Amino acid sequence: MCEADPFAATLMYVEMPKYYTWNQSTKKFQRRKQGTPVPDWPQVFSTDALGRMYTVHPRNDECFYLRLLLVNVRGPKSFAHLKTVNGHQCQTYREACQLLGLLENDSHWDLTLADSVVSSNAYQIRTLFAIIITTCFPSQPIQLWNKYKDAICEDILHRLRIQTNNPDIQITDEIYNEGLILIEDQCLTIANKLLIEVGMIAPNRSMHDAFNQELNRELQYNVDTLQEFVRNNVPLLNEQQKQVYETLMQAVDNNTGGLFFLDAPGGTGKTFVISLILATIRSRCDIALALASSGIAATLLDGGRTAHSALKLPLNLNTIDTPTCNISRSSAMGKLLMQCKLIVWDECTMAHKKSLEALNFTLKDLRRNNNIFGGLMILLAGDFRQTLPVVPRGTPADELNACLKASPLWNNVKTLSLTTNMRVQLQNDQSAAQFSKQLLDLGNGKVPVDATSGLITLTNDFCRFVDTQLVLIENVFPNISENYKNYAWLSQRAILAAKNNDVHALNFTIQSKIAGDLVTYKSVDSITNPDDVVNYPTEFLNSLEIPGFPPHNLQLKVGTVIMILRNLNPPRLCNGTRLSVKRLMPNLIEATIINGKYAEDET
Ligand SMILES: Nc1ncnc2c1ncn2[C@@H]1O[C@H](COP(=O)(O)OP(=O)(O)OP(=O)(O)O)[C@@H](O)[C@H]1O
Repeated sequence: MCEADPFAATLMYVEMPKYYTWNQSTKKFQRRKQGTPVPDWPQVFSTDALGRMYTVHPRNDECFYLRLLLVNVRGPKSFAHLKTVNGHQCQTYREACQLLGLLENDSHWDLTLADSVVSSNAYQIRTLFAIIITTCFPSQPIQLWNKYKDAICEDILHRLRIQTNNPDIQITDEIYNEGLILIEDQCLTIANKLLIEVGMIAPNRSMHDAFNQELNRELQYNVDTLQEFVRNNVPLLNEQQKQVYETLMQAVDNNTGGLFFLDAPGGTGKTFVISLILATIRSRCDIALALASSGIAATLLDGGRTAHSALKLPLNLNTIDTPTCNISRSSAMGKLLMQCKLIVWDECTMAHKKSLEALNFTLKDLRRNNNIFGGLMILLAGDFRQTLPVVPRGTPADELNACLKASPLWNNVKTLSLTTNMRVQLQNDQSAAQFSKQLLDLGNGKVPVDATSGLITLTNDFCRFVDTQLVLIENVFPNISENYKNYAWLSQRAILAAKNNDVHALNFTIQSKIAGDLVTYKSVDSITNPDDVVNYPTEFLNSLEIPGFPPHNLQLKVGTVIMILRNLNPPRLCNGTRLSVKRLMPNLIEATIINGKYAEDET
């Protein structure tokens, strides 16, 4: 069929019934004579008929892989054609699936590392290796290490050659060991796991050293740089900020502990003041822990980490009555919390009240002190007008109940406020001032709600309304075909949409304005229980658009803006980090970070 009919050659097997009917007597497909005309294809009509293929159990292996090829390869002309990948005719359908990257196995990770060896430096390869072994679960990580350890340790060898002024030094077991230690440190940061826990060989280091990483990390700041930062920025504080800074620093100096809340709507300099407080404490060689409820908020603070991973909070906070943090007195985090002078928790308004209660219990226990938070000073920051904690399948009442204000701890809070919008003041922009006020009114519930519909009406001057997506794109991304190379320009604009369909349409249109070829990346979706495979065929899994997952068919160009969807390597690569694609390889995407503290870093 695909040989004879050029339109059929553009289709996949399952799409055939949409455009063709099966003629029983001639035993051939023939084009539909009615339906919606297909643009650019005269005499071709489409209907909404659905194609269904028999499911096959993977134990029936070649049949299973043939079916997998039929739902992925367009216009196959013969069985031999289905088995041919990049000009190479495979012996089996399984091999063809393998070469097309449709099966999940270690070869993905092998090829990914092989791509990175060609294009990346040793630090980047090491980070990639740490991410692969902690988040992708390859079955033979040691084999991968043995294959790529020379590339992973290349910078260590280079450093030794320079230090000793001896270009003839060859790679040794000590160098590999140092490489393993560096990878282990990254695994501890990413997933709090030792190498031995992810199926790798353990480096030769004392456990004390491995576990003290967390403590060392909080003490490694450059005191001179921090002192200079404080000297330069304290004079910039406005009156309100100065008062907040002084009150908080006095509380730190008095060492009396307490719970403070910095109530600051967006743009009032909350991050600015917090960074200054953190720097002041750290410049005295004391410990100040910077936490945030989301990875992306953590990237804005120096040394910022997500509260969940740093405090080892349980995942099911909702269902536990009195949760505690999984931190013992002898652990590095335990020691850190005992020595710490201040914990800052940004975007705390998104946190579940029980996470703060868990911290309270844990600190009392660790510090052997029955005062609130074990006598440690806690600074919460955020804005209750923004997103509250998300309670899966919960009602608005559940959300309010999960909110920090519903916790008995809130009775002890001392509130400090910032109200001057510094973005507006610094730019002296009247329209920005008006917009900021309108946003505050909205957040404070001052915009009237229509009693019948329960909706609010935005005033015509709330912002500029446009009629179509195209006009919106033109306004937000003018001349994108040229401007996409300017990272600072890109970092300041984004279009948000509530539905995936709109997001896909917007991405498609914006991407089509950038010159260059599209490269397709397909996900490998499989069922963990093989007995369920017939109930959940691969193409069904591929069709699912699950929140927080990339689409099955990801199409990218060099210059496209992408966003990381999980905390891969915090604080550099978090859920929400935006990057611009720099290079597209078959198994690896090289990109440059465009926002946050690590902007312009390549990854
Ligand atoms: N006193 C100041 N002097 C100079 N610049 C300031 C001052 N306070 C804040 N800024 C600048 O104003 C901008 C907004 O401040 P910042 O990001 O700290 O606000 P924020 O309250 O954290 O906002 P958001 O919640 O939206 O992140 C930043 O660019 C910051 O550097």
